[in-house]
This record gives sequence, C-alpha cells and structure tokens, in this order.
Amino acid sequence: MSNQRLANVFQRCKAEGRAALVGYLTAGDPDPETSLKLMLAMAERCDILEIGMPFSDPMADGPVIQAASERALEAGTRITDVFEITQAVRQAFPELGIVLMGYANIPYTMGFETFAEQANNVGADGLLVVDVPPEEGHICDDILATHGLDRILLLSPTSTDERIKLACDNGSGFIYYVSLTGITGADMGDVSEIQAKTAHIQSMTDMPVCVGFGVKTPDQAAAVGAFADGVVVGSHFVSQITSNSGEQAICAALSASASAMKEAIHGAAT
Ligand SMILES: O=P(O)(O)OC[C@@H](O)[C@@H](O)c1c[nH]c2ccccc12
Repeated sequence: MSNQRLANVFQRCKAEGRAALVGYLTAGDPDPETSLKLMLAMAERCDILEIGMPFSDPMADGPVIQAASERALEAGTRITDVFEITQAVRQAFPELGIVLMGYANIPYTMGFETFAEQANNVGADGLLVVDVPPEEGHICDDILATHGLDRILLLSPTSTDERIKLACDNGSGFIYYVSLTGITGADMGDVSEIQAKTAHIQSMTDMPVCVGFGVKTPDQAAAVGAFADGVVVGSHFVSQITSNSGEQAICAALSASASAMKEAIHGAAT
C-alpha cells in the first residue's frame, strides 16, 4: 500500500489548479553537509523533491548530473548519508513528496527488502529505479508496496500503448514521462508533441503524469505545466551548484530559480 503522501500532493496542486513542481538534486553534492542545506532550500519551494542516489555509472544522465554524482562520491557520500539527508528533509517538511531516484545497483546490493524498509523509515514516499523496467518488476514491486513506497515508472516518446498500459498497471504514485529519447539535461523537444503524448498517457491512467527532461527555463516549465500534472526540473537546478560559489550563494540561487519555476507554473494554471 502506498503511503498516500504523493497522492495528497497532487490533490492539493489540482485544487489550486496547477501542476506540481518536482525538483531534482543529487544527494551528497557537493558534499553531504552542504547537500542537506541545498535540499532544504529546494524543499521549501518544490512540491516533490527527487533525491538522487549518487552512482558511479549513471547511464541515463547527461554531463551535469554525471558530474554531480562524481562530486558526491568524491566527497565520500554513502547510501547512509542519502538516508540521513532524506530523514532530515522529511522532519522539516512533513507534507513534501519525496522520491528517491537511482540505479538498481544500490538497492540490489543492499537487498531490496532492507533498502525499502530503510527508505520508508526515513520518510521517502516513492522509489524511481531507472534500470528496473516494469517487465522486471518481480524484483521489487511487492517489496516496495509492502513498505509503503510508490513505484515510479518511466515512459518515453517511443513507448507503445502496450508498454504504457504495463507501466500504468504496475506503477504507482505518478507516471514519469521522459519528454525526449536522450539523457538528462538535453534540450527540450517540441512542446506540442510532448503535450499530445502526455494527453495520450493521461487518457490511459488515473495516475498523475509528470513530465521531465530538458526543462530549464520558467517559460518551459509554464508551457509543460499547462498540460502535465507535474513538471520535473533537474539539470537546471544541479547546475546552480557549479555556477555559484559558496553555500549561501548556491542556496540563494536555488531558492530564486525554484521560486521562478513555481511562479511560472502558477501563472500557467488555468
Ligand atoms: O535534468 P533534466 O533534463 O531537467 O531532467 C530531470 C532529471 O534530471 C531527473 O528527474 C533525473 C535525474 N536522473 C535521472 C535518470 C532517469 C530519469 C530521471 C532522472
């Protein structure tokens, strides 16, 4: 059973007539201590925080998020640090949606059971494991459900109806529509095509559909937020960590850019 927190987030946003803002940062970037402060700054402005578990071979990620993983690992970030950060964010923001995102290697090595139990204990609501597709769900679906974690599944422009159905039947929390066939941080594709595919997926499920990959400006967030149930922004936020120096400046930049994204989404609400 899902813990309902993600469902509540989308319900609240819907009541306000707007899409949810989903912000991504890699845990431990640039180091665990600073990372917590950055996460807290983001949590204040986002509806859902997607917390990345740093991994040495993040094959779905572009250069910006790859470098974030490298910084975090270089600074000694371990899964225990990821859980500690998650717990501290949860304590400060009881209503925030929190999704742990990463590659199968980490939960697989720990054992999905142990991983899911700990993720739930520290207050995560869902898990996005990029490289465990719905076809492989037997590895973790039941375990996640037992531990109250939603299983976030990805769809892409090339997903067939059969695959959309599979993801909708096996996923929970929300569907993550990857707007392009590429890696994180790429340039966003044609908005009307993204809108058409999003609407098609929405017609096949009651779950909220969040759209991510390539959203870098408030205008793009507004355009996507006008039809999606949630807008995911990753690389744009992560890039603030290297384009500003010092913890305070990075926090201020993240707050400002998350506020700008949120306001743009609000403005686009019908
Ligand atoms: O960075 P972008 O283009 O804004 O895309 C969001 C993305 O970063 C975040 O959701 C994410 C980071 N790593 C991923 C791997 C797979 C799917 C999603 C992700």
